[in-house]
Amino acid sequence: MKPFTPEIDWNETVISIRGLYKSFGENHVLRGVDLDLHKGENIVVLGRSGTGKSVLIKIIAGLLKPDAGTVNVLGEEVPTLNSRELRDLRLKVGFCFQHGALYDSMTVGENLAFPLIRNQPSIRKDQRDKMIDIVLDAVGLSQTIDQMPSELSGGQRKRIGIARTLILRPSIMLYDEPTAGLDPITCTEINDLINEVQKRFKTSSIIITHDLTCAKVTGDNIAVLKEGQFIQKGSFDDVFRSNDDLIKEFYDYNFIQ
Ligand SMILES: Nc1ncnc2c1ncn2[C@@H]1O[C@H](COP(=O)(O)OP(=O)(O)OP(=O)(O)O)[C@@H](O)[C@H]1O
Repeated sequence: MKPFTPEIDWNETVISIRGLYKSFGENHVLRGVDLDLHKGENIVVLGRSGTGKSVLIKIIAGLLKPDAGTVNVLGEEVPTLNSRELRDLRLKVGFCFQHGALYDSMTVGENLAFPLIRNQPSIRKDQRDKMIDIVLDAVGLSQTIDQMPSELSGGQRKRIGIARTLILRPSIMLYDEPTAGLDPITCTEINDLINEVQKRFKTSSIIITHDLTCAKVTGDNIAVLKEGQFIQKGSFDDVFRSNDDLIKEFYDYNFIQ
């Protein structure tokens, strides 16, 4: 299990969700979700495919509107924000997409410069270069600055995707399936990086996954989503002491380190 994280401030909530509902037609995906993310905490949202994990983090990032419920992120009620306010909020809430979402026609350095040029155009080039150096060093890939994304391995692309999200210095990171499609050794490296980012950049994170090793290594707390609601919340050991059939099923098809 992940060691105790002393940096978490249990008195400060950076995301607070109450009574969240979201349906697509007759598909009732989220049916009364409550969640608190504390400052400095990593919460892993576990759930089988199609249970609504991505829908949840898209609602948090303001990419989807909920049908009912409150979604408070860094003091802002997300569903009520206009597009300019949402843009401002998204600078503080970094979304790490499953496939890194890099631009294939740009070098790694250009990919990292892009969000800065678009969102903070007043930053001088030398400052920008320094910021790029810092995030590349943080993900351990300084040597790739002039490479094209096509020259990188799957794990390296994920790392650069994380660096690109980090470059705007968000206080919250949303990781969408960070270890999907990677071999076990690369998964371990990404899990370690998520914990390193938490410490070094003092981020609070929601990590959605169905990878139990990722949950065990990166989650200060775990929340298990089933049929639109959290059926278990707590430390990895607390959650997996449960007799719930779904929890047992997870054990059956996951490799635990
Ligand atoms: N924009 C949309 N329009 C219609 N249905 C959607 C939309 N987005 C998601 N859904 C549906 O919501 C349900 C939950 O999808 P979601 O992507 O959140 O699942 P998930 O738990 O992240 O699964 P996976 O682990 O496979 O990524 C699915 O049935 C999906 O088809």
